[in-house]
Amino acid sequence: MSSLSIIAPAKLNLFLHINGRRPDGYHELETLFVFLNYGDQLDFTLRTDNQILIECENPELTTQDNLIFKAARLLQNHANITQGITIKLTKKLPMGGGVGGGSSDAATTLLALNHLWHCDFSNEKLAELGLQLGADVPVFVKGFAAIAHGIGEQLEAVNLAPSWYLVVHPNVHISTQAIFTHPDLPRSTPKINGPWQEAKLYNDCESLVKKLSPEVEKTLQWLLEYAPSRMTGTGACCFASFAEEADANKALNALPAHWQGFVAQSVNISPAHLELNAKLNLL
Ligand SMILES: C[C@@](CO)(OP(=O)(O)O)[C@H](O)COP(=O)(O)OP(=O)(O)OC[C@H]1O[C@@H](n2ccc(N)nc2=O)[C@H](O)[C@@H]1O
Ligand SMILES: Nc1ncnc2c1ncn2[C@@H]1O[C@H](COP(=O)(O)OP(=O)(O)O)[C@@H](O)[C@H]1O
Repeated sequence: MSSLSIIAPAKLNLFLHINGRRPDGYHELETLFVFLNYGDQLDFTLRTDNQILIECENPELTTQDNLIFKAARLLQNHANITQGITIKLTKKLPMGGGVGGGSSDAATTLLALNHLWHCDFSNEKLAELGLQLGADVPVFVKGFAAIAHGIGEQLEAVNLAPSWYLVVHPNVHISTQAIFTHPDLPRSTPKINGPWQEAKLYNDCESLVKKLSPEVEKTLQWLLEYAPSRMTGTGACCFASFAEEADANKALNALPAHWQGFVAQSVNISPAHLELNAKLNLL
């Protein structure tokens, strides 16, 4: 196999509780991750030299700062690989929007290159490597919907009924770091005691982000007219959940022109894993 095309799906944090702060500044979380069947597209083609090249319409994403580059370099060094790779990125996910695009791109890169370069590392090992790139990378590498503990890397699988989501990106950028270092962020939500389905669920970042960004507040107010809604991660994207695809699309069609949105279904298994397995079984 010399080439492979794999999706890098979005995630939503259906709830996000912050339980504390570690001495290194990272936060102890409890969060429910679910994948969406919508994401970036990554096309991998093996090279005979050892270069790692990224092609993308957005020149900002072709540099060595891209998590895709960092993931490829990390694996190449870790497994002493002499081959290189050209990766074409078709960016569909809003950047810095709380849907995990960068982390998902990095995870899909680790999963695809593990096969193309014949590294044969377990997903456990890839997740361990991925954690060096970001707290959100392991869940995409493991590829199952989960409640995460710790800083987001300890995963407890869950099985959720599928739902349709309208995800809206208000045209504002919220920096994850700015939220996690803000003095007004609530950091002492108690750990859930008992079944999570019976707990009061929310996103601890939401009220702070709404205060800092009135556009996020307006987005949530608008979505709440249609369905139960919440912010994902540290924002700025917000989502509304629907039982029927048609209702989600109806709301999407009414979306004010200054916001962007997409409709997607939630899935318990990452579409990246489903695609990879389907392609490998074909060979
Ligand atoms: C908040 C979450 C929830 O899923 O998502 P996003 O809103 O970014 O998508 C994640 O935990 C983000 O994961 P990720 O974006 O990979 O985080 P990193 O690159 O490791 O860290 C970005 C910044 O957030 C802080 N951070 C991250 C995770 C965490 N548990 N505690 C933190 O304090 C880090 O200190 C860093 O300043
Ligand atoms: N492949 C990538 N896709 C998107 N952003 C990336 C990527 N690689 C690095 N980044 C950087 O990471 C930041 C956060 O990206 P992203 O994962 O989209 O946000 P979030 O975790 O909030 O969903 C971006 O603002 C960008 O500077």
